[in-house]
Amino acid sequence: MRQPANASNSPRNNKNKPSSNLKMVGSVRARVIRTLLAIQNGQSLSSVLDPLLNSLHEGDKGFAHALLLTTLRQWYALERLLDTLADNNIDEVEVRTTIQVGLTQLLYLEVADHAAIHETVEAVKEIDFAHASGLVNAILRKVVKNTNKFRKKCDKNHSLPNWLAYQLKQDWSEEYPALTKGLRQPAPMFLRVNSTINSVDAYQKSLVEADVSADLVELVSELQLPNLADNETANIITSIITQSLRLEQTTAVAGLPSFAEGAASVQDMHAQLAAPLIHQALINKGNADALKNDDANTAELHILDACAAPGGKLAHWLELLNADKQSALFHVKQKDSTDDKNAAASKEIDSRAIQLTAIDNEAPRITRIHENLERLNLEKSEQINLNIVCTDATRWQGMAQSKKQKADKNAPVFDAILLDSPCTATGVIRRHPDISLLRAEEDVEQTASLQAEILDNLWPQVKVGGYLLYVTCSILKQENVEQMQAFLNHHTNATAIEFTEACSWGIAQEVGRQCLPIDSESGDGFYYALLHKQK
Ligand SMILES: C[S@@+](CC[C@H](N)C(=O)[O-])C[C@H]1O[C@@H](n2cnc3c(N)ncnc32)[C@H](O)[C@@H]1O
Repeated sequence: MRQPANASNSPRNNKNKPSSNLKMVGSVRARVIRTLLAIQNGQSLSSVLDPLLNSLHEGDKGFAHALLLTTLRQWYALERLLDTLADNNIDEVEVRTTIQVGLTQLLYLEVADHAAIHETVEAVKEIDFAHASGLVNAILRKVVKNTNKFRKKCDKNHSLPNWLAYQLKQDWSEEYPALTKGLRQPAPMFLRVNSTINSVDAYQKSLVEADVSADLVELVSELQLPNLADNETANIITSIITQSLRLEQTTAVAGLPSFAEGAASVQDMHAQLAAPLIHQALINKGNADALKNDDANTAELHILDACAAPGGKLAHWLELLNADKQSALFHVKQKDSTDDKNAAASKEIDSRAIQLTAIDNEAPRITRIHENLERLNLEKSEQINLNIVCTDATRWQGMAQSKKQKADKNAPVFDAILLDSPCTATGVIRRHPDISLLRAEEDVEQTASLQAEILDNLWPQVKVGGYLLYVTCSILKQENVEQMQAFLNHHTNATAIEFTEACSWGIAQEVGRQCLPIDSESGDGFYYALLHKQK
């Protein structure tokens, strides 16, 4: 006999895995059920969504999308409800999945009761489980007798696997109720305007002309960066304003003005913090180098985007670098021997090239970096030499470029590293609700070990005075603040840059800041920590 899916475990662990051959035939509901079975069998939503939608008529796509995504968002709450509705255990995953799809229509989508019941009963026959049609019919009829009561019952439950709910309660006891509620809601859609093509204002106007409503969202980051002078203990406070556009309604990118020409990208508002933070740190280092001018390496800046695919943050960083060619970051200053050591007496002589390397270990995702950069017209630039490499960040060593560095093979190479680390992605469950089904408890430990390995390999490659921005889209402390605390304990040449209280995003942690996807208008659950390398 098959085992029922157990709400305390990931379906990935079920001995009874549903059949995986994804047949896109039959009614919309039958196709959605098959897609959900494929996800329970280990396939990601992003790999099955397009095949589902592409198999449907235009008029059915919206309903199929809503039915699939809503069922996934309410998955565990629906499972728990189902267990209270049936007189006996329902063992067959196919039948459970069908009933969950029926419950979604009755409780969360505005589908007429008779249509929801009739079509769902037909669907269970289509997937060759006709023997369960009476059971599906009986359970759904029971629910329509008091839809409000069952919706409330379902809403009362969190919709997460028990291991994840437990961990979130440990990590975020105060925020826990709002967090579990927030994680089962859809996320808003945000745009990043390509600053090399147009201003945010200009693009917002073109959105209005295209009948797309969007609000400007401004995020303030304030950092205490080390002073440019030799006295590393003094700090300067730097504010950075990040601007993004939040669309009133999720819109297909084909409906956005000049999207194909690279005028904007879809990127969560908290994901848009990464590039400005590392860019600002790089400007700080660039300025410090220009003032000191005692290092042959200052003729070029070497920067790394580690774990870069599909290139969202890389593209943003390139946009900032391209828009900022006038900054001190791009200039080398020469000491005039007749002057004293006063840095202000340095005179600008040369433009500084940027060597930007981007690495990722998944070749198909690297292809997506190229596609994204091509659309945004960012693959080639006069002063930025971009090198994209498919490699493993736990082992890869950046190549020394200058003679001085080549002489010393162990010399660190990078002025700044953006490490958008692989993580459990628990902070983006609203956009990828399949994560709740696909992740298992043991993944957290494994992911944290991988993160530590990548950090240990990359940190020695940061130059003294350089920076590493550590980013995850996880909301688990083990991958974030605890990872950073362990890192700082083991690396005495690392200090964490302080984010001041003026930051308008996230929650201050002992190290770094954590965004939580609580507010329905807000961005995803990203974590940020900026590390500075000392002698
Ligand atoms: C959070 S995603 C990066 C998202 C990307 N920075 C962006 O903004 O579009 C993490 C990436 O890490 C990559 N990755 C995972 N393990 C890796 C490893 N050992 N070496 C290099 N890349 C790795 C994955 O392929 C994935 O593309």
